Amino acid sequence: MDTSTVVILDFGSQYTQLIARRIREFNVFSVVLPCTVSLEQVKALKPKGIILSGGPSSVYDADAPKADPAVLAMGLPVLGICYGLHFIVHHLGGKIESAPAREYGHAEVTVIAETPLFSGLPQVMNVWMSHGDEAKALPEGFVLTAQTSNAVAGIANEARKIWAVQFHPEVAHTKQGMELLKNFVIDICGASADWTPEHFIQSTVERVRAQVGDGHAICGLSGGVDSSVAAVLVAKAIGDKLTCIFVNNGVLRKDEFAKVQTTMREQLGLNVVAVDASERFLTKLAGVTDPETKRKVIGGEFISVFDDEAKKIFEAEKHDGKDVAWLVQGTLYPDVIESSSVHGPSHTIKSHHNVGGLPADMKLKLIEPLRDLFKDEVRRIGRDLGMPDDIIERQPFPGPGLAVRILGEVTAERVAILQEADQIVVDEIKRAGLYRKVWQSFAVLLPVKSVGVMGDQRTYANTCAIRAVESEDGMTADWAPLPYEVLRTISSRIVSEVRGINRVVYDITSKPPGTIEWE
Ligand SMILES: Nc1ncnc2c1ncn2[C@@H]1O[C@H](COP(=O)(O)OP(=O)(O)OP(=O)(O)O)[C@@H](O)[C@H]1O
Ligand SMILES: O=c1[nH]c(=O)c2[nH+]cn([C@@H]3O[C@H](COP(=O)(O)O)[C@@H](O)[C@H]3O)c2[nH]1
Ligand SMILES: NC(=O)CC[C@H](N)C(=O)O
Ligand SMILES: [Mg+2]
Repeated sequence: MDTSTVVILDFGSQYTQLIARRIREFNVFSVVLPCTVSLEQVKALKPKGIILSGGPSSVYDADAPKADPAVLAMGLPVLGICYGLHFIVHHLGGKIESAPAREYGHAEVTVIAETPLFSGLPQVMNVWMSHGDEAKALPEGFVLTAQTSNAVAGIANEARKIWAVQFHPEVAHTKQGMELLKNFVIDICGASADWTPEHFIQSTVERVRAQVGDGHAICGLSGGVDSSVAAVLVAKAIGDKLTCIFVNNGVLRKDEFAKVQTTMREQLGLNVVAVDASERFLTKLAGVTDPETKRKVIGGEFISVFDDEAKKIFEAEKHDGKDVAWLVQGTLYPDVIESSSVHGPSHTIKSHHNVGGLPADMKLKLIEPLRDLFKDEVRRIGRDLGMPDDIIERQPFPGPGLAVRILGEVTAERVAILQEADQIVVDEIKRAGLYRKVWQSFAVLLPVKSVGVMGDQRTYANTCAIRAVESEDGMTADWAPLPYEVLRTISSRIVSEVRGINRVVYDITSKPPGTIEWE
Protein backbone atom coordinates (compact mmCIF):
# COMPACT_ATOMS: atom_id res chain seq x y z
CA MET A 1 0.00 0.00 0.00
CA ASP A 2 1.32 3.42 -0.96
CA THR A 3 0.97 6.06 1.72
CA SER A 4 -0.95 9.17 0.73
CA THR A 5 1.56 11.98 0.84
CA VAL A 6 1.04 15.70 0.93
CA VAL A 7 4.06 17.76 -0.10
CA ILE A 8 4.68 21.06 1.67
CA LEU A 9 6.99 23.44 -0.15
CA ASP A 10 8.78 25.65 2.32
CA PHE A 11 9.35 29.34 1.70
CA GLY A 12 10.97 29.77 5.12
CA SER A 13 8.02 30.30 7.43
CA GLN A 14 8.40 29.78 11.16
CA TYR A 15 5.28 27.63 10.94
CA THR A 16 6.08 25.28 8.08
CA GLN A 17 6.77 22.39 10.40
CA LEU A 18 3.45 23.03 12.09
CA ILE A 19 1.61 22.47 8.83
CA ALA A 20 3.27 19.05 8.53
CA ARG A 21 2.38 18.17 12.08
CA ARG A 22 -1.23 19.22 11.83
CA ILE A 23 -1.67 17.04 8.77
CA ARG A 24 -0.10 14.05 10.49
CA GLU A 25 -2.40 14.67 13.44
CA PHE A 26 -5.19 13.38 11.28
CA ASN A 27 -3.12 10.41 10.12
CA VAL A 28 -2.00 11.66 6.72
CA PHE A 29 1.69 11.66 5.91
CA SER A 30 3.31 14.87 4.80
CA VAL A 31 6.81 15.87 3.81
CA VAL A 32 8.38 19.32 3.89
CA LEU A 33 10.70 20.11 0.99
CA PRO A 34 12.64 23.27 0.21
CA CYS A 35 10.70 25.45 -2.23
CA THR A 36 13.54 25.04 -4.70
CA VAL A 37 13.17 21.26 -5.25
CA SER A 38 12.79 20.08 -8.81
CA LEU A 39 9.46 19.09 -10.25
CA GLU A 40 10.85 15.55 -10.64
CA GLN A 41 11.56 15.30 -6.92
CA VAL A 42 8.01 16.37 -6.15
CA LYS A 43 6.57 13.93 -8.68
CA ALA A 44 8.66 11.08 -7.30
CA LEU A 45 6.69 11.26 -4.06
CA LYS A 46 3.41 10.83 -5.95
CA PRO A 47 1.74 13.45 -3.79
CA LYS A 48 -2.00 13.86 -3.43
CA GLY A 49 -1.65 17.60 -3.09
CA ILE A 50 0.77 20.48 -2.58
CA ILE A 51 0.83 23.10 0.15
CA LEU A 52 2.84 26.29 -0.29
CA SER A 53 3.97 27.69 3.06
CA GLY A 54 4.36 31.23 4.30
CA GLY A 55 7.72 32.96 4.35
CA PRO A 56 9.58 36.06 5.50
CA SER A 57 10.23 37.54 2.04
CA SER A 58 8.06 39.56 -0.30
CA VAL A 59 7.35 37.92 -3.66
CA TYR A 60 8.24 41.07 -5.58
CA ASP A 61 11.78 41.23 -4.08
CA ALA A 62 14.52 40.39 -6.54
CA ASP A 63 15.86 37.56 -4.36
CA ALA A 64 12.48 36.24 -3.24
CA PRO A 65 12.44 32.42 -2.86
CA LYS A 66 10.70 30.71 -5.74
CA ALA A 67 9.21 27.33 -6.44
CA ASP A 68 8.98 25.97 -9.96
CA PRO A 69 5.69 27.56 -11.14
CA ALA A 70 5.01 24.25 -12.91
CA VAL A 71 3.86 22.85 -9.52
CA LEU A 72 0.76 24.98 -10.03
CA ALA A 73 0.00 23.15 -13.27
CA MET A 74 0.49 19.52 -12.26
CA GLY A 75 -3.25 19.05 -11.97
CA LEU A 76 -2.84 18.37 -8.23
CA PRO A 77 -4.78 20.38 -5.66
CA VAL A 78 -2.69 23.29 -4.33
CA LEU A 79 -3.18 25.25 -1.11
CA GLY A 80 -1.22 28.48 -0.67
CA ILE A 81 -0.79 29.95 2.78
CA CYS A 82 0.23 33.61 3.21
CA TYR A 83 3.46 33.89 1.13
CA GLY A 84 2.07 30.84 -0.69
CA LEU A 85 -0.97 32.91 -1.69
CA HIS A 86 1.31 35.73 -2.78
CA PHE A 87 3.40 33.31 -4.83
CA ILE A 88 0.33 31.97 -6.65
CA VAL A 89 -1.04 35.42 -7.39
CA HIS A 90 2.33 36.81 -8.49
CA HIS A 91 3.17 33.91 -10.82
CA LEU A 92 -0.21 33.64 -12.45
CA GLY A 93 -0.42 37.27 -13.46
CA GLY A 94 -2.06 39.02 -10.48
CA LYS A 95 -0.53 41.75 -8.31
CA ILE A 96 0.99 41.69 -4.82
CA GLU A 97 1.88 44.95 -3.09
CA SER A 98 2.91 46.15 0.32
CA ALA A 99 -0.33 46.73 2.25
CA PRO A 100 -1.21 50.11 3.74
CA ALA A 101 -2.47 48.32 6.86
CA ARG A 102 -0.40 45.31 7.89
CA GLU A 103 -2.18 42.54 9.79
CA TYR A 104 -0.50 40.73 12.69
CA GLY A 105 -2.28 38.50 15.19
CA HIS A 106 -6.02 38.00 15.46
CA ALA A 107 -8.28 39.00 12.60
CA GLU A 108 -11.87 38.43 11.63
CA VAL A 109 -12.44 36.87 8.24
CA THR A 110 -15.75 36.75 6.39
CA VAL A 111 -16.36 33.96 3.92
CA ILE A 112 -17.98 35.43 0.82
CA ALA A 113 -18.01 32.54 -1.64
CA GLU A 114 -18.85 28.91 -1.18
CA THR A 115 -15.86 26.65 -1.69
CA PRO A 116 -15.03 23.13 -0.48
CA LEU A 117 -12.08 24.56 1.45
CA PHE A 118 -14.47 26.36 3.81
CA SER A 119 -17.06 23.60 3.88
CA GLY A 120 -18.70 23.31 7.31
CA LEU A 121 -16.90 26.42 8.63
CA PRO A 122 -18.77 29.44 9.99
CA GLN A 123 -19.21 32.48 7.77
CA VAL A 124 -17.23 34.65 10.16
CA MET A 125 -13.98 33.14 11.44
CA ASN A 126 -11.46 34.24 14.00
CA VAL A 127 -8.08 33.65 12.42
CA TRP A 128 -4.42 34.47 12.94
CA MET A 129 -2.56 36.67 10.44
CA SER A 130 1.06 37.68 9.97
CA HIS A 131 1.62 39.65 6.80
CA GLY A 132 2.61 43.00 5.38
CA ASP A 133 1.86 42.30 1.71
CA GLU A 134 -1.53 41.76 0.12
CA ALA A 135 -3.18 40.74 -3.13
CA LYS A 136 -4.24 43.81 -5.08
CA ALA A 137 -5.37 42.12 -8.28
CA LEU A 138 -6.26 38.46 -8.72
CA PRO A 139 -5.03 36.38 -11.66
CA GLU A 140 -7.54 35.46 -14.34
CA GLY A 141 -9.97 32.75 -13.33
CA PHE A 142 -9.59 33.38 -9.58
CA VAL A 143 -12.43 34.46 -7.30
CA LEU A 144 -12.33 36.09 -3.90
CA THR A 145 -13.56 33.57 -1.31
CA ALA A 146 -12.93 35.46 1.95
CA GLN A 147 -11.92 38.89 3.15
CA THR A 148 -11.11 40.95 6.23
CA SER A 149 -12.18 44.56 6.54
CA ASN A 150 -8.80 45.47 5.07
CA ALA A 151 -7.76 42.86 2.61
CA VAL A 152 -8.07 39.67 0.60
CA ALA A 153 -8.20 36.67 2.95
CA GLY A 154 -8.99 33.82 0.57
CA ILE A 155 -8.98 33.10 -3.17
CA ALA A 156 -9.72 30.10 -5.37
CA ASN A 157 -9.66 28.83 -8.91
CA GLU A 158 -11.54 25.58 -8.62
CA ALA A 159 -11.13 24.67 -12.29
CA ARG A 160 -7.35 24.65 -11.73
CA LYS A 161 -7.73 23.15 -8.22
CA ILE A 162 -5.93 26.06 -6.59
CA TRP A 163 -6.95 27.54 -3.23
CA ALA A 164 -5.14 30.02 -1.05
CA VAL A 165 -5.62 31.82 2.24
CA GLN A 166 -3.87 34.86 3.64
CA PHE A 167 -4.20 33.67 7.25
CA HIS A 168 -2.42 30.74 8.93
CA PRO A 169 -4.67 27.71 9.42
CA GLU A 170 -1.77 25.77 10.96
CA VAL A 171 -1.41 27.85 14.15
CA ALA A 172 -3.49 27.03 17.20
CA HIS A 173 -4.88 30.57 17.31
CA THR A 174 -6.84 30.00 14.10
CA LYS A 175 -9.79 28.18 15.66
CA GLN A 176 -11.08 26.38 12.57
CA GLY A 177 -7.60 25.83 11.16
CA MET A 178 -7.59 22.06 11.62
CA GLU A 179 -10.98 21.75 9.90
CA LEU A 180 -9.81 23.87 7.01
CA LEU A 181 -6.67 21.77 6.55
CA LYS A 182 -8.74 18.62 6.82
CA ASN A 183 -11.12 19.91 4.13
CA PHE A 184 -8.11 20.39 1.89
CA VAL A 185 -6.20 17.23 2.63
CA ILE A 186 -9.02 14.71 3.02
CA ASP A 187 -11.86 16.09 0.90
CA ILE A 188 -10.11 18.05 -1.81
CA CYS A 189 -6.92 15.98 -2.18
CA GLY A 190 -8.63 12.72 -1.32
CA ALA A 191 -5.72 11.61 0.83
CA SER A 192 -6.45 8.55 2.95
CA ALA A 193 -5.85 8.71 6.67
CA ASP A 194 -3.43 5.78 6.66
CA TRP A 195 -0.41 7.25 8.38
CA THR A 196 -0.91 5.30 11.56
CA PRO A 197 2.06 4.16 13.64
CA GLU A 198 1.51 0.56 12.44
CA HIS A 199 1.62 1.66 8.85
CA PHE A 200 4.70 3.77 9.44
CA ILE A 201 6.44 0.85 11.14
CA GLN A 202 5.56 -1.58 8.39
CA SER A 203 6.60 0.66 5.51
CA THR A 204 9.82 1.72 7.24
CA VAL A 205 10.77 -1.88 7.92
CA GLU A 206 10.17 -2.77 4.26
CA ARG A 207 12.11 0.23 2.98
CA VAL A 208 15.11 -0.33 5.25
CA ARG A 209 15.20 -4.03 4.39
CA ALA A 210 15.29 -3.23 0.67
CA GLN A 211 17.86 -0.46 1.15
CA VAL A 212 20.34 -2.49 3.19
CA GLY A 213 19.88 -5.69 1.19
CA ASP A 214 22.48 -8.18 2.38
CA GLY A 215 24.78 -5.42 3.65
CA HIS A 216 25.45 -4.57 7.25
CA ALA A 217 24.51 -1.49 9.26
CA ILE A 218 25.64 0.13 12.47
CA CYS A 219 23.45 2.38 14.60
CA GLY A 220 24.62 5.27 16.74
CA LEU A 221 22.79 4.39 19.94
CA SER A 222 22.65 6.81 22.86
CA GLY A 223 19.98 5.25 25.02
CA GLY A 224 17.76 8.24 24.23
CA VAL A 225 14.28 7.91 22.78
CA ASP A 226 15.11 8.63 19.15
CA SER A 227 18.02 6.28 18.62
CA SER A 228 16.38 3.51 20.65
CA VAL A 229 13.26 3.70 18.50
CA ALA A 230 15.37 3.89 15.33
CA ALA A 231 17.44 0.88 16.44
CA VAL A 232 14.39 -1.24 17.30
CA LEU A 233 12.79 -0.37 13.95
CA VAL A 234 15.91 -1.22 11.97
CA ALA A 235 16.56 -4.38 13.98
CA LYS A 236 13.05 -5.43 13.04
CA ALA A 237 14.03 -4.97 9.41
CA ILE A 238 17.50 -6.51 9.25
CA GLY A 239 17.90 -8.51 12.48
CA ASP A 240 21.49 -9.36 13.36
CA LYS A 241 22.87 -7.41 10.42
CA LEU A 242 22.55 -4.42 12.74
CA THR A 243 25.20 -3.62 15.34
CA CYS A 244 24.52 -0.73 17.70
CA ILE A 245 27.45 1.42 18.76
CA PHE A 246 27.11 3.27 22.03
CA VAL A 247 29.88 5.79 22.49
CA ASN A 248 31.13 7.24 25.74
CA ASN A 249 32.08 10.68 24.47
CA GLY A 250 33.32 11.79 27.89
CA VAL A 251 30.36 14.12 28.33
CA LEU A 252 27.64 11.63 29.28
CA ARG A 253 25.70 11.85 32.52
CA LYS A 254 26.94 10.21 35.67
CA ASP A 255 26.98 6.38 35.42
CA GLU A 256 25.21 6.55 32.08
CA PHE A 257 27.80 4.52 30.18
CA ALA A 258 27.10 1.46 32.32
CA LYS A 259 23.35 1.98 32.76
CA VAL A 260 22.51 2.46 29.09
CA GLN A 261 24.40 -0.68 28.06
CA THR A 262 22.35 -2.78 30.47
CA THR A 263 19.01 -1.26 29.48
CA MET A 264 19.59 -1.51 25.76
CA ARG A 265 20.76 -5.12 25.93
CA GLU A 266 18.38 -6.42 28.55
CA GLN A 267 15.20 -4.47 27.87
CA LEU A 268 15.45 -4.06 24.10
CA GLY A 269 17.54 -7.10 23.21
CA LEU A 270 19.81 -5.02 20.99
CA ASN A 271 23.27 -6.08 19.91
CA VAL A 272 25.34 -3.30 21.51
CA VAL A 273 29.04 -2.57 21.23
CA ALA A 274 30.04 -0.03 23.85
CA VAL A 275 33.07 2.11 23.01
CA ASP A 276 34.78 4.20 25.64
CA ALA A 277 36.14 7.07 23.56
CA SER A 278 36.07 9.67 26.32
CA GLU A 279 39.78 10.43 26.11
CA ARG A 280 39.63 10.92 22.38
CA PHE A 281 36.74 13.36 22.68
CA LEU A 282 38.16 15.29 25.63
CA THR A 283 41.53 15.64 23.88
CA LYS A 284 39.83 17.06 20.79
CA LEU A 285 37.74 19.39 22.96
CA ALA A 286 40.72 20.79 24.87
CA GLY A 287 40.92 24.55 24.46
CA VAL A 288 37.66 24.76 22.48
CA THR A 289 35.24 27.38 23.80
CA ASP A 290 33.14 28.37 20.78
CA PRO A 291 29.76 26.56 20.88
CA GLU A 292 29.58 25.82 17.15
CA THR A 293 33.16 24.53 17.12
CA LYS A 294 32.37 22.20 20.05
CA ARG A 295 29.40 20.81 18.14
CA LYS A 296 31.43 20.26 14.99
CA VAL A 297 34.30 18.63 16.90
CA ILE A 298 31.88 16.24 18.59
CA GLY A 299 29.94 15.49 15.37
CA GLY A 300 33.21 14.75 13.55
CA GLU A 301 34.61 12.57 16.33
CA PHE A 302 31.39 10.53 16.55
CA ILE A 303 31.69 9.71 12.87
CA SER A 304 35.33 8.82 13.19
CA VAL A 305 34.51 6.41 16.04
CA PHE A 306 31.67 4.95 13.96
CA ASP A 307 34.07 4.51 11.00
CA ASP A 308 36.61 2.69 13.18
CA GLU A 309 33.95 0.38 14.59
CA ALA A 310 32.52 -0.32 11.14
CA LYS A 311 36.00 -1.35 10.01
CA LYS A 312 36.42 -3.66 13.02
CA ILE A 313 33.09 -5.35 12.39
CA PHE A 314 34.01 -5.82 8.75
CA GLU A 315 37.39 -7.28 9.58
CA ALA A 316 35.99 -9.63 12.21
CA GLU A 317 33.07 -10.93 10.22
CA LYS A 318 33.88 -10.18 6.59
CA HIS A 319 30.20 -10.37 5.62
CA ASP A 320 30.94 -12.05 2.33
CA GLY A 321 33.25 -9.21 1.45
CA LYS A 322 30.49 -6.63 1.90
CA ASP A 323 31.45 -3.45 3.67
CA VAL A 324 29.52 -2.05 6.61
CA ALA A 325 28.03 0.70 4.54
CA TRP A 326 25.16 2.12 6.58
CA LEU A 327 24.88 4.31 9.65
CA VAL A 328 21.50 4.48 11.37
CA GLN A 329 20.84 7.62 13.38
CA GLY A 330 17.82 8.77 15.37
CA THR A 331 17.70 12.17 13.70
CA LEU A 332 14.40 14.04 14.04
CA TYR A 333 12.95 16.90 12.09
CA PRO A 334 13.82 19.61 14.66
CA ASP A 335 17.51 18.54 14.49
CA VAL A 336 17.35 19.06 10.75
CA ILE A 337 15.68 22.44 10.62
CA GLU A 338 17.69 23.98 13.40
CA SER A 339 20.94 22.82 11.83
CA SER A 340 20.68 24.22 8.37
CA SER A 341 18.69 25.89 5.72
CA VAL A 342 18.12 22.67 3.81
CA HIS A 343 14.40 23.16 4.04
CA GLY A 344 14.42 26.57 2.45
CA PRO A 345 15.43 30.04 3.37
CA SER A 346 15.29 29.66 7.16
CA HIS A 347 18.19 30.53 9.45
CA THR A 348 20.72 28.15 11.01
CA ILE A 349 20.22 28.26 14.76
CA LYS A 350 22.74 25.65 15.88
CA SER A 351 24.46 22.67 14.29
CA HIS A 352 23.02 19.54 15.85
CA HIS A 353 25.95 17.15 16.03
CA ASN A 354 24.18 14.50 14.00
CA VAL A 355 23.21 16.81 11.12
CA GLY A 356 25.12 20.07 10.74
CA GLY A 357 28.07 18.61 12.68
CA LEU A 358 28.71 15.74 10.26
CA PRO A 359 32.02 15.85 8.38
CA ALA A 360 31.80 16.48 4.63
CA ASP A 361 33.87 13.42 3.71
CA MET A 362 32.00 10.75 5.68
CA LYS A 363 31.82 7.37 3.97
CA LEU A 364 28.96 5.69 5.81
CA LYS A 365 25.60 6.24 4.16
CA LEU A 366 22.82 7.43 6.44
CA ILE A 367 19.59 5.72 7.33
CA GLU A 368 17.41 8.08 9.33
CA PRO A 369 13.92 6.59 9.56
CA LEU A 370 12.61 9.31 11.90
CA ARG A 371 13.96 12.31 10.01
CA ASP A 372 10.55 13.79 9.20
CA LEU A 373 9.04 13.35 12.65
CA PHE A 374 8.73 15.21 15.94
CA LYS A 375 9.52 13.69 19.31
CA ASP A 376 5.93 13.08 20.41
CA GLU A 377 5.30 11.23 17.16
CA VAL A 378 8.41 9.11 17.76
CA ARG A 379 7.18 8.28 21.26
CA ARG A 380 3.89 7.15 19.75
CA ILE A 381 5.77 4.82 17.41
CA GLY A 382 7.96 3.51 20.24
CA ARG A 383 4.86 2.64 22.23
CA ASP A 384 3.45 0.83 19.25
CA LEU A 385 6.66 -1.13 18.95
CA GLY A 386 5.99 -2.28 22.51
CA MET A 387 8.99 -0.49 24.00
CA PRO A 388 8.92 0.06 27.78
CA ASP A 389 7.66 3.37 29.15
CA ASP A 390 10.84 4.23 31.04
CA ILE A 391 12.72 4.35 27.73
CA ILE A 392 9.98 6.12 25.76
CA GLU A 393 9.45 8.77 28.42
CA ARG A 394 13.10 9.67 28.89
CA GLN A 395 13.82 13.35 28.68
CA PRO A 396 15.88 14.28 25.60
CA PHE A 397 19.63 14.46 26.18
CA PRO A 398 21.70 16.06 23.41
CA GLY A 399 24.42 14.05 21.66
CA PRO A 400 27.07 16.68 22.53
CA GLY A 401 25.92 16.04 26.09
CA LEU A 402 27.34 18.02 28.95
CA ALA A 403 29.73 19.78 26.52
CA VAL A 404 26.96 22.20 25.52
CA ARG A 405 26.06 22.70 29.18
CA ILE A 406 29.59 23.58 30.24
CA LEU A 407 30.16 27.11 29.05
CA GLY A 408 33.76 27.72 28.13
CA GLU A 409 36.30 24.93 27.92
CA VAL A 410 35.25 21.35 28.58
CA THR A 411 37.67 19.57 30.92
CA ALA A 412 37.40 16.25 32.74
CA GLU A 413 37.24 18.16 36.02
CA ARG A 414 34.36 20.34 34.89
CA VAL A 415 32.50 17.36 33.47
CA ALA A 416 32.77 15.66 36.87
CA ILE A 417 31.38 18.76 38.63
CA LEU A 418 28.44 19.05 36.26
CA GLN A 419 27.70 15.32 36.43
CA GLU A 420 27.21 15.63 40.18
CA ALA A 421 24.94 18.68 39.88
CA ASP A 422 22.98 17.09 37.02
CA GLN A 423 22.40 13.93 39.04
CA ILE A 424 20.89 15.99 41.85
CA VAL A 425 18.53 17.77 39.44
CA VAL A 426 17.39 14.48 37.90
CA ASP A 427 16.87 12.87 41.33
CA GLU A 428 14.89 15.75 42.76
CA ILE A 429 12.75 16.26 39.67
CA LYS A 430 11.91 12.55 39.68
CA ARG A 431 11.23 12.59 43.41
CA ALA A 432 8.79 15.48 42.95
CA GLY A 433 6.96 13.49 40.26
CA LEU A 434 7.85 16.09 37.62
CA TYR A 435 10.20 14.13 35.34
CA ARG A 436 7.57 13.32 32.73
CA LYS A 437 5.73 16.61 33.12
CA VAL A 438 8.61 18.79 32.00
CA TRP A 439 10.25 18.40 28.61
CA GLN A 440 13.78 18.68 30.00
CA SER A 441 15.33 19.62 33.32
CA PHE A 442 19.06 19.95 33.84
CA ALA A 443 22.00 21.86 35.24
CA VAL A 444 24.40 24.14 33.35
CA LEU A 445 27.89 24.97 34.57
CA LEU A 446 28.87 28.60 34.10
CA PRO A 447 32.45 29.86 34.11
CA VAL A 448 31.33 32.66 36.40
CA LYS A 449 32.79 32.78 39.88
CA SER A 450 31.25 34.53 42.81
CA VAL A 451 31.92 34.91 46.51
CA GLY A 452 30.12 32.85 49.10
CA VAL A 453 30.46 31.84 52.71
CA MET A 454 30.31 28.24 53.86
CA GLY A 455 31.12 27.05 57.34
CA ASP A 456 32.45 30.53 58.17
CA GLN A 457 34.90 30.27 55.30
CA ARG A 458 35.02 32.43 52.24
CA THR A 459 34.35 30.55 48.98
CA TYR A 460 35.02 31.70 45.47
CA ALA A 461 33.55 29.18 43.07
CA ASN A 462 31.44 28.53 39.98
CA THR A 463 27.79 29.20 39.30
CA CYS A 464 25.30 26.57 38.24
CA ALA A 465 22.14 27.45 36.34
CA ILE A 466 19.08 25.23 36.54
CA ARG A 467 17.03 24.96 33.37
CA ALA A 468 13.60 23.30 33.20
CA VAL A 469 11.32 23.79 30.23
CA GLU A 470 7.92 22.75 29.02
CA SER A 471 7.53 22.00 25.35
CA GLU A 472 5.52 19.96 22.88
CA ASP A 473 8.23 19.32 20.33
CA GLY A 474 11.40 21.18 21.36
CA MET A 475 10.83 23.83 18.70
CA THR A 476 9.37 26.33 21.11
CA ALA A 477 9.53 26.08 24.87
CA ASP A 478 8.61 27.94 28.01
CA TRP A 479 10.53 27.85 31.27
CA ALA A 480 8.77 25.64 33.76
CA PRO A 481 7.49 27.21 36.98
CA LEU A 482 9.04 24.54 39.22
CA PRO A 483 7.68 24.60 42.76
CA TYR A 484 9.84 26.71 45.11
CA GLU A 485 10.27 23.70 47.39
CA VAL A 486 11.85 21.69 44.59
CA LEU A 487 14.12 24.58 43.61
CA ARG A 488 15.10 25.07 47.22
CA THR A 489 16.09 21.42 47.64
CA ILE A 490 18.01 21.34 44.37
CA SER A 491 19.87 24.51 45.24
CA SER A 492 20.82 23.54 48.75
CA ARG A 493 21.85 20.03 47.75
CA ILE A 494 24.03 21.27 44.88
CA VAL A 495 25.83 23.88 46.95
CA SER A 496 26.42 21.53 49.84
CA GLU A 497 27.18 18.34 47.92
CA VAL A 498 29.02 19.49 44.80
CA ARG A 499 32.51 20.82 45.32
CA GLY A 500 33.22 23.68 42.92
CA ILE A 501 29.75 25.26 42.90
CA ASN A 502 28.71 27.84 45.47
CA ARG A 503 25.77 29.54 43.75
CA VAL A 504 22.66 28.31 41.93
CA VAL A 505 20.45 30.43 39.66
CA TYR A 506 17.25 29.61 37.78
CA ASP A 507 16.93 30.25 34.04
CA ILE A 508 13.62 31.97 33.22
CA THR A 509 14.04 32.39 29.47
CA SER A 510 11.61 30.93 26.98
CA LYS A 511 12.48 29.66 23.48
CA PRO A 512 12.41 31.90 21.52
CA PRO A 513 14.24 34.10 22.34
CA GLY A 514 16.51 31.64 24.17
CA THR A 515 17.20 28.07 23.11
CA ILE A 516 16.78 25.11 25.46
CA GLU A 517 20.46 24.21 25.72
CA TRP A 518 22.83 27.06 26.56
CA GLU A 519 25.09 26.43 23.58
N1 LIG B 1 26.59 8.57 22.98
C1 LIG B 1 26.20 8.26 21.75
N2 LIG B 1 26.64 7.14 21.13
C2 LIG B 1 26.23 6.84 19.89
N3 LIG B 1 25.38 7.59 19.17
C3 LIG B 1 24.92 8.70 19.72
C4 LIG B 1 25.28 9.11 21.03
N4 LIG B 1 24.63 10.27 21.31
C5 LIG B 1 23.90 10.58 20.24
N5 LIG B 1 24.05 9.64 19.26
C6 LIG B 1 23.44 9.65 17.93
O1 LIG B 1 22.98 10.96 17.61
C7 LIG B 1 21.57 10.97 17.40
C8 LIG B 1 20.96 12.26 17.88
O2 LIG B 1 21.03 12.37 19.29
P1 LIG B 1 19.75 12.85 20.08
O3 LIG B 1 20.16 13.12 21.49
O4 LIG B 1 19.05 13.87 19.29
O5 LIG B 1 18.80 11.59 20.02
P2 LIG B 1 18.64 10.43 21.06
O6 LIG B 1 19.74 10.47 22.03
O7 LIG B 1 18.48 9.18 20.30
O8 LIG B 1 17.26 10.77 21.73
P3 LIG B 1 16.96 11.90 22.81
O9 LIG B 1 16.68 13.14 21.99
O10 LIG B 1 15.76 11.40 23.49
O11 LIG B 1 18.15 12.08 23.67
C9 LIG B 1 21.09 9.76 18.14
O12 LIG B 1 19.84 9.36 17.67
C10 LIG B 1 22.20 8.77 17.89
O13 LIG B 1 22.07 8.20 16.61
O1 LIG C 1 21.22 15.15 19.74
C1 LIG C 1 21.25 16.36 19.80
N1 LIG C 1 22.30 16.95 19.25
C2 LIG C 1 22.52 18.26 19.33
O2 LIG C 1 23.53 18.75 18.82
C3 LIG C 1 21.51 19.02 20.02
N2 LIG C 1 21.38 20.33 20.29
C4 LIG C 1 20.21 20.48 20.98
N3 LIG C 1 19.61 19.31 21.12
C5 LIG C 1 18.30 19.04 21.74
O3 LIG C 1 17.34 19.60 20.84
C6 LIG C 1 16.27 20.27 21.55
C7 LIG C 1 16.25 21.73 21.18
O4 LIG C 1 17.40 22.32 21.71
P1 LIG C 1 17.80 23.84 21.56
O5 LIG C 1 16.60 24.64 21.94
O6 LIG C 1 18.95 24.03 22.49
O7 LIG C 1 18.17 24.03 20.12
C8 LIG C 1 16.58 20.05 23.02
O8 LIG C 1 15.83 18.93 23.43
C9 LIG C 1 18.08 19.78 23.06
O9 LIG C 1 18.48 18.99 24.15
C10 LIG C 1 20.39 18.38 20.54
N4 LIG C 1 20.26 17.07 20.42
N1 LIG D 1 3.79 35.10 6.86
C1 LIG D 1 4.02 35.30 5.57
O1 LIG D 1 4.04 34.39 4.75
C2 LIG D 1 4.36 36.71 5.21
C3 LIG D 1 4.51 36.93 3.75
C4 LIG D 1 5.16 38.26 3.44
N2 LIG D 1 6.50 38.25 3.94
C5 LIG D 1 4.35 39.39 4.07
O2 LIG D 1 4.79 40.00 5.02
O3 LIG D 1 3.26 39.68 3.63
MG1 LIG E 1 20.16 12.04 23.15
